[in-house]
Amino acid sequence: MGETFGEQFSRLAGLMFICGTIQQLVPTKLRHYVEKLWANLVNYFYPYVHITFHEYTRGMHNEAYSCIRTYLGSKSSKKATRLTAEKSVDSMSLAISLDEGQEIIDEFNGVQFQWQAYKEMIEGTSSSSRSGRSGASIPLEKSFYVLVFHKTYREMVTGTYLEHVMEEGKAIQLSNRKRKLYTNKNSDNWYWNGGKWSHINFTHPATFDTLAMDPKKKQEIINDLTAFRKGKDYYAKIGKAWKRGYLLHGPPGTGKSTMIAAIANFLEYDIYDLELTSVENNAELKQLLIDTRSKSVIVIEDIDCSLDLTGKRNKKTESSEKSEEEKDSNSGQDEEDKNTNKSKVTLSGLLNFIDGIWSACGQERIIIFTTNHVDKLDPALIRRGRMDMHIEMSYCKFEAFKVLAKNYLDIDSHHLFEEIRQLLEETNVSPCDVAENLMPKTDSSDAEHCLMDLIQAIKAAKEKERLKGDKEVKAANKFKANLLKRFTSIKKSAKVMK
Ligand SMILES: Nc1ncnc2c1ncn2[C@@H]1O[C@H](COP(=O)(O)OP(=O)(O)OP(=O)(O)O)[C@@H](O)[C@H]1O
Ligand SMILES: [Mg+2]
Repeated sequence: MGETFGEQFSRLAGLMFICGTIQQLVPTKLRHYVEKLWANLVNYFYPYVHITFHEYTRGMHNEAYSCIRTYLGSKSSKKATRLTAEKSVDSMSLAISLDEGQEIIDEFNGVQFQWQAYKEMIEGTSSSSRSGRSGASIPLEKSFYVLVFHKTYREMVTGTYLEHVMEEGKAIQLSNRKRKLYTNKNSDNWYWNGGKWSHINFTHPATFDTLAMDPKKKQEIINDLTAFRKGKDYYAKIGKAWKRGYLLHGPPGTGKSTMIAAIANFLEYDIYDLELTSVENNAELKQLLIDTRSKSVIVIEDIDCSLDLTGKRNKKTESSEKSEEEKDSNSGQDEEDKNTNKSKVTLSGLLNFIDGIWSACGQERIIIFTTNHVDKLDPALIRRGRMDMHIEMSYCKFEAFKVLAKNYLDIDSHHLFEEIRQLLEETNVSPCDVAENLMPKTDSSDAEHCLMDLIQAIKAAKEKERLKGDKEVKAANKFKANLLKRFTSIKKSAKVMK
């Protein structure tokens, strides 16, 4: 193709123009005959195929058009000489695209494909009644791309090339878009207020680099997420929905919420923060799930506090031989919940949310639960396959401290590090408390000041732990003494009775 292709194309276009002019001068019958002959001639000698992609088809926006536009934009910014640029509210960067009348050659698997951008004005009719000119003729802009290729590559185009263009265009669009943090609305507001979820732009700065935790554990999580992201074909092969569950557990302030932000930033996904307490029943839960998009992280924070799900499944199993899923439709239970005016989402409703048949509608999703009390959760909820990876976020140890020191003070080493290492080995302090102490309190605070503050804070926490321990030992001793006293008195009275 290349120059030869361009020359051939313009020669044929010239010929077509001359023939078109001749055709207008001859009678209709003869013209039809000439047209037919011409079409056959062109088919015989012209070996190229044209495919047109319109911006709108049957009044609807054509998704293929916008994917092609983005794809060609990324190619043409390096090759074409005339481009257009625009910025939408949903996009983080300027969208560059091929300007009208421009063409570029794209190479795929060693084959060249020509793309041309066109715009034309057509006459449309206004349906607006605001101006009182309903039905008036207005000029409309019609944009389209034409793909030109040699007919020998027809199969390649329909088989792999167009798929490649669509996928790459979509991927660029996704990485350029502003990501969103969604929260579920109360169902009373679903239908008059545009959808079931409200959203704001998601701009949390947390990344795995700034997350303080054991480096080995962190790498494991990164590897798991990377495998998941690339796993489309693998999940399809094993017949599993393309989703993965993570359970984050640990004491307050150990970075569970921060980890969620880091995961979403790493995968470039949106976040759906599901507030279970404002979901009225299992049916609503299902509808919320269906209304989420692919490439998203669905989060239920503090799952143990969200609903009374703990142990419910076990209790029910004892009281009846019905399966959990059957009990879900138990109207008696529903009635009871209605009376107590509580959310009727049940454990089985939640299990269906995670791995029921509906959960597979819309792929590439991560589901994350967080809790401070993993031992309180029903084993069914967190078994592998539902929550595939259990991640314990623990108190701050030296490796995690080093990450925080780098983040907050921009230092890799300091003579006080050794003392801090020893103190952290002996005391339980959350990364949140460590981070708080590493923040400079005044303009003149330097690294030394902050580290000294931290040492004082850890020592105070250590003393508190010791006092608490002493108090507990004292209470235990008192309890033991009381028990012994009672036992001796019982023994005495038994002797008297004898
Ligand atoms: N592992 C960590 N790495 C980096 N920063 C952390 C970490 N843990 C806590 N922080 C800091 O402490 C703050 C609180 O952490 P975060 O909200 O993630 O804790 P959490 O485990 O979700 O707590 P809770 O159980 O109370 O919800 C964060 O804003 C962050 O600045
Ligand atoms: Mg949290």
